[in-house]
Amino acid sequence: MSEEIQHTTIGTRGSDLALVQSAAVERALSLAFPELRLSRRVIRTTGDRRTDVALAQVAKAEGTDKGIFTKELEEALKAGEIDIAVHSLKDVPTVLDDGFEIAGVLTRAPIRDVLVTKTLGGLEGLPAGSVVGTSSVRRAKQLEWLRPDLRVVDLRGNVPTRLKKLADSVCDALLLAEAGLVRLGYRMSKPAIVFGSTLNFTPLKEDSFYPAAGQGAIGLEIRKGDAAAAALVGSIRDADTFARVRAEREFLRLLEGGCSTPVGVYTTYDGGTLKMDARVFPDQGGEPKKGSASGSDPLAVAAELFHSLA
Ligand SMILES: NCc1[nH]cc(CCC(=O)O)c1CC(=O)O
Repeated sequence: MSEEIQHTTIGTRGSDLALVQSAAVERALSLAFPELRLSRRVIRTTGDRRTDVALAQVAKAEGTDKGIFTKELEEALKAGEIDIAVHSLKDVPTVLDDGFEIAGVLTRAPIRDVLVTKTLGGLEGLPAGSVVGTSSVRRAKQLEWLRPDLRVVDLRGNVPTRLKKLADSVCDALLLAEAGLVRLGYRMSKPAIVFGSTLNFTPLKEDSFYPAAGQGAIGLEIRKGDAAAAALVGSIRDADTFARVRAEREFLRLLEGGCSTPVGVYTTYDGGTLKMDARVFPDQGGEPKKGSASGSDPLAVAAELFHSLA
């Protein structure tokens, strides 16, 4: 890097979770580059604004085909108002517009989904007819397949908003990402008292309830060709996480799915071999297609898995 003091602006959404994630990126950059001057710019996205319709309908309601949590951040990147956009990677479309790239990811948090309930006993303990809130088609289809006797309802809002809805008995259970809960300070082993209600967390194993592509990963998007930003991101990038999420996102891209496609996927990586397992749920519900592939090249593993399911 050059001798002169560098200044970089980080762009983030304004939710509690987004701000925690942005702080993690800023901390990693400050440790790697003590001289770096950092600022943060909070940007409101379409997904933050449109809470009136179901998440899966927001893009259509806005006349766009993707990126409801990312579009405004990309506009700010393009305008030079920010240099690095911080995203929950699973909210980032698999195909980016020209001029942008995901240059890196931080070390991944746990990838599991978590059932949050007032009752004890996890998923097995939920009585028939219980109402489970989620806005994810993947979670809905997967749950309906595992527990057809439960009722899935669409529930929007950021993590604290949803926890409050459960506390207020708007539903009997929630499905949320462990990554988000942990980053907001919840511990899976410890019930939390939220608005006067005791909430229990039951992580669902990733080989029985399959996570979203990129779940738990913080993605760092820059302007393609911005060498300064690429150098910053490159120095805090986690290579193992990056290999895994490249495979997961490539698989999703090959399926031509967007953020709402009911696809569950999980990868493991031992530094040499990347293994990916997937379940693709039919839109009409029911039994998923199952597949698995492994190899050393993330994109080739994704292609192999895709072709094995075709
Ligand atoms: N679409 C919302 C969203 N985007 C990222 C996370 C959590 C963090 C992550 O999975 O990386 C969440 C909330 C949730 O799914 O519970």
